[in-house]
Amino acid sequence: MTFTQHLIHKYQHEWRQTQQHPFVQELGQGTLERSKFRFYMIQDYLYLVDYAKLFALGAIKAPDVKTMSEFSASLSNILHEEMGIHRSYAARFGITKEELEHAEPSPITLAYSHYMLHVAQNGGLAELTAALLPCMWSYWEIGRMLQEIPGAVDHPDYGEWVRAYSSEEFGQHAEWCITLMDRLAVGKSESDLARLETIFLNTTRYETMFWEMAYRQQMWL
Ligand SMILES: Cc1ncc(C[n+]2csc(CCO)c2C)c(N)n1
Repeated sequence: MTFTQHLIHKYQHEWRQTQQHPFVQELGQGTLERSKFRFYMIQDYLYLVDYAKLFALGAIKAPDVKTMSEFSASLSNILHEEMGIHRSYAARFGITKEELEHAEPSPITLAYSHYMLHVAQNGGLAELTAALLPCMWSYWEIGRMLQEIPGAVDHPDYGEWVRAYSSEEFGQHAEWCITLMDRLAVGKSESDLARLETIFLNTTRYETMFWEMAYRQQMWL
């Protein structure tokens, strides 16, 4: 069993929660309230700004030029492709540029993105990769799951989102991250692996908390 297979097996309960959350299910069914998706888009944009910095730190920590250029390409992809989805949704949902630029992150958004940045700044490349893996991997799982729901890819509001995260191109990104994690785990001590597991568990939990926060449109209690 590879290290990443071990991770989703060990934390299968938490892993499934990311995919079974009502926000995700209703997004796929096309029944999600627009105001919930609007809230999500704004918070996700703020999250992505910090998330992108993780890839810049990955380029710094990369052990070779090939890995460095992969992190650099991903950084560019997030800034231009992934945030492009947000900008297109912003236009469609009446979110102005000013609203996006001046929006306040919720405590969950702050906690999640700052936790990842903390891990990335204080650990090595394996820790950084463990922190970002649930984000990449769970979205790919969700994209592929929702793609199977009749009408989901053609939904006027949410179809673009489903198409983006179920695409072949995005799948390659997610697989790159999974393979990198497995490669970096080789030869690690038991205690190092245990630390990587904990980081993966924490950011997997944060993924579900992020859906929950958006579902409740919760800035605060
Ligand atoms: C809370 C939250 N978690 C994960 C993603 C997905 N995501 C963000 S950046 C990226 C990599 C793109 O190359 C992916 C898959 C998101 N948007 N928001």
